[in-house]
Amino acid sequence: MSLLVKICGLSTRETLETALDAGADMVGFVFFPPSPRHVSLETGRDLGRQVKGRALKVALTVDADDATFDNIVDALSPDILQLHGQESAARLRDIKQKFGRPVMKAVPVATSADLAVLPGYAAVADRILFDARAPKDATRPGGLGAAFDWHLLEHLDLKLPYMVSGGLDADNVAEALRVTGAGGADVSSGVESAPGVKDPELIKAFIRAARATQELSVR
Ligand SMILES: O=C(O)c1ccccc1N[C@@H]1O[C@H](COP(=O)(O)O)[C@@H](O)[C@H]1O
Repeated sequence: MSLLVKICGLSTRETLETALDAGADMVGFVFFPPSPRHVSLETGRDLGRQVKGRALKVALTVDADDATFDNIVDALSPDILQLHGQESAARLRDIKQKFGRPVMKAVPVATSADLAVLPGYAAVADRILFDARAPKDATRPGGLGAAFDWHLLEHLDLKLPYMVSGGLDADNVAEALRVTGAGGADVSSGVESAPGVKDPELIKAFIRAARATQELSVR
């Protein structure tokens, strides 16, 4: 399967267009008010319309309730729900059943003990997204530009597609993909000039760098 590149935290028409033009497979929209990338339902609806099937639309939420999902599904019509909070496997099952969308569960990683949750999620999630565990006092559980030790995933045996994220940028994405064996890479801070401000040149450079790893592996 070909490598998936996700650009997350898009909030303007211009930077969304850059990501789509540059060939992003997934574009992510953050529905989490404490985040500098949070988009309103109205903006999500507008950006969602702009995608027009050129990439998969991902709605990022953190421990959202059913009413919030109802509103997001109505506004964005996401292809994937990214669950970036402490949602249990039972809650994943419930969300899938109620909203009929594939779910990508973010798993925070700091030590090998963090991987113990995988068997529970593997039975219900459609995809896993490994991200750096946020510090206890962080205002959000991700999007902090921090990486984790990718070697923790080196011998992973997961019968589910997975992506890597956390502190990625154009300079380190190739190494992150090589070490983790992930089928995709997800970035937010690494393509920004300031928190929440996406930089078109950094978006293009990230997608180019990730795609270059794909060319290497088919040779
Ligand atoms: O981007 C955010 O603000 C955010 C808020 C809450 C949960 C997750 C968030 N972002 C996701 O975190 C990872 C890593 O981001 P970064 O590249 O290190 O900035 C990525 O999946 C973002 O989509």
